[in-house]
Amino acid sequence: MFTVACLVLSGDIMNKTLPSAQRPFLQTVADLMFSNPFDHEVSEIEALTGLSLGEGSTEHFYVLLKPKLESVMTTLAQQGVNGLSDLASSDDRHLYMAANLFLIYDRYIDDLDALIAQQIKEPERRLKVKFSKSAFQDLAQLGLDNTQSEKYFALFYQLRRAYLFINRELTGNAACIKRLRRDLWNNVFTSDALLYVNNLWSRMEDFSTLLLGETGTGKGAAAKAIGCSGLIPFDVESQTFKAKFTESFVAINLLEYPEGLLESELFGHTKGAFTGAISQYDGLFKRCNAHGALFLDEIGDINISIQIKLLKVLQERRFSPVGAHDICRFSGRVIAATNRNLNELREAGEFRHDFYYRLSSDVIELPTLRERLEQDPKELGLLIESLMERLTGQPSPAMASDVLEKLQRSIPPDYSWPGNVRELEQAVRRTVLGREYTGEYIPREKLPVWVESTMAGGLTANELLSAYCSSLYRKEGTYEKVAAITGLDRRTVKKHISAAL
Ligand SMILES: Nc1ncnc2c1ncn2[C@@H]1O[C@H](COP(=O)(O)OP(=O)(O)OP(=O)(O)O)[C@@H](O)[C@H]1O
Repeated sequence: MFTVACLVLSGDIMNKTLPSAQRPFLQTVADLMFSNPFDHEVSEIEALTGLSLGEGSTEHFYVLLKPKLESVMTTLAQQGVNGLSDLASSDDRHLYMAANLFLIYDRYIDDLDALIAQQIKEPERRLKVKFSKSAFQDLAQLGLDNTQSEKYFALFYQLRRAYLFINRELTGNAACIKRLRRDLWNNVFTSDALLYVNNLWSRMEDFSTLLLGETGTGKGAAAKAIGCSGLIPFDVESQTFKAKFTESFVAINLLEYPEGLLESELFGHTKGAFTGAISQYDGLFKRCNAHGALFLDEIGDINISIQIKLLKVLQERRFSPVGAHDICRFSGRVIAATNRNLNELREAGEFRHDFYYRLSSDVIELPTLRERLEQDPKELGLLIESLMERLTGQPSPAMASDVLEKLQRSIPPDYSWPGNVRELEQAVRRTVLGREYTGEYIPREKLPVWVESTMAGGLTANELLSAYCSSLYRKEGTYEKVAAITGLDRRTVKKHISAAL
């Protein structure tokens, strides 16, 4: 339950009760206010509330509830209920508070969106939140003290960021992608938002997350959505949030660093710690702020000694820069991702069990594009629309349907999209440039094209390797097998295959 029970102000007269006719609706609002917005279909809300939004509506359910809620609040005010202190029972105060928080949040949604957009435009600027004064007045009028107002104002900002980032970064309508958005929301707020609000919101650091899935399925996008959605406290005096969410997400592709450099990239080093360490260097753990998340991509590719060091940070929250005796604390969250099979790596002794368990407070699997298209064939068109919007900076439905039509003509109907959404992005770009995209799958009759180019001397060595590795990858299905056949190491194989997408 809310902390409203402690809001009883001495000397106040608390003699009112909520009319029983309004209670069921207010209970529904309270339940929805703290539920996962990606968990509800509009039809379900309509059934719960008896309200109607109209067929096919994609509006957020807030829109549906708002007019009725406003009218209920006006009726209550006419009956003398104007704040929490007017109500006698803690149950009534809980319902009244949830309803009002709902309306106050809704009142500032446009301001919050503008603030978020401005921060994205000016990632390094600490922005003054001009509407905070009026929001704090609303919260005080409801009956919240300063500490509680600060808490709920920070929560509003967090709710809105999470909603926008999860919605924007991971578009799609297939059941598996809806489930993904729901899982990501729960990852930020837990499945019990009241528990989160009352107990957990400043203790999420121990909830590390493992994102699994094929290349290009959106693991990086999902990690960014989580990282940008952490709780950031508000400073009333300066009217600013205490950190910028644009600096709350720090990512590293562990494959990009040779072993020797990786440790210092992660933990930093002191001047003179090793030959070439000409000055002190702050590693990523130090640069990631306490309200954010560090994203460790390709976690399945690091050696045991780095696994042990990372395990120590996860367990003890402490680390030392290379060459230093000082102990630094890390207070952010850790998100890790891989497209490798960690169970196989664990069985082979290449990935430590204790590290795996410490990393996986939450494990989220990203669906492949194949799975998405199987579940909902309209998904391709929807994704192309969203990718076109990203490309052009505005909704471009006509261009998107043109691209869809061309792609449907050029790729086989059962094409498996081995590079997932990243490959689709490239396919869209290529089609926009007026070139045909036939997919990574090369039909038999087209096979000689690159073979011919090779014979004619039309390919560079890198292009040849990319084409060869890609064709092996299609046949063998894993980077490891391609590496074994070509004698290249896995990183090089992956680099060549990615270059071909
Ligand atoms: N559901 C989605 N909706 C919109 N864009 C998406 C979606 N999934 C992935 N993308 C886009 O596809 C591209 C590749 O995604 P991302 O880099 O997150 O994949 P990944 O799984 O981390 O790949 P890798 O394992 O190769 O690092 C990004 O530009 C991302 O924004």
